[in-house]
Amino acid sequence: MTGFGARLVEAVAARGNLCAGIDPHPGLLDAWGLDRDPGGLEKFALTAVDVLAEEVSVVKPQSAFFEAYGPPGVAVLARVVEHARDRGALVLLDVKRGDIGSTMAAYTAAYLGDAAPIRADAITVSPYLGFGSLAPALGAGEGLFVLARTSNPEAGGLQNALLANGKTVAQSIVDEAARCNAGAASLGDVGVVVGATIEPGELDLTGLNGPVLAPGFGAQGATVDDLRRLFGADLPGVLPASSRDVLRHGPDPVALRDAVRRTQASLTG
Ligand SMILES: O=c1ccn([C@@H]2O[C@H](COP(=O)(O)O)[C@@H](O)[C@H]2O)c(=O)[nH]1
Repeated sequence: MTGFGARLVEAVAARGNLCAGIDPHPGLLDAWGLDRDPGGLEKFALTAVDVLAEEVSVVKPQSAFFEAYGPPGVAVLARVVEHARDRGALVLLDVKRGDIGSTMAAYTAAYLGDAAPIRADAITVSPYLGFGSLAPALGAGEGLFVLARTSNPEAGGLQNALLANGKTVAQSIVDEAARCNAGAASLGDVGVVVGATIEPGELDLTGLNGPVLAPGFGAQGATVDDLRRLFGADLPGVLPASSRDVLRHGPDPVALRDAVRRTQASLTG
């Protein structure tokens, strides 16, 4: 099977680089006139995915908002992931998993590969048990987005801390990801998460040869200009991610479609 990086390059060429988040915040369910229960969750998420998964290259369901409803919520998540893939989008499941090697193998079996019960194309992972603990998920052609420099204001103290080798924690994660992607023909399978809200110059991404998920665009305040300042004019390999700023235009599918198209256009304009 073609690796995730190559599939992503193809998808972005066809549909652009916006990553649309499916984040069923309780407040958004209220705004859409839906109940805060598994039925409301399902209506919200399937309406969103029906529209967004036909427009963008990557959709990113936020697992936490589904897990919050217990097993019925996880069942909805499984349907959302399948539905999105059927509509031609790649699914990046935002689950931020990471554990000792043997447990990481179980997370990999849960979400990646054809036998996975919730089969995503890529997942977000946390490297804070050591980058090497992610080994069970590496090398199988599946997509991983490793948290490097996240968009939240609390992150800088830890992620910009200097290691004994003089690099920041975040830079060393980027460099480990780059090692995994070395020699990949188009784009490697191992991406990093770098918030669109961080300061330009904090990280050197030039050797990554992999995708960059850039959340923080939209509701968290980062703009297209911020994205360009951080990642360069053409945003090569960068997936700006927006959830609330698009979803607030629902539940009308036409308004939702217009909003996602406007956001896509803003990235190329
Ligand atoms: O550094 C990170 C990593 C992940 N996220 C996730 O992205 C979305 C952002 O939602 P918005 O509504 O566009 O703010 C959410 O699921 C986060 O968990 C992030 O924001 N920052």
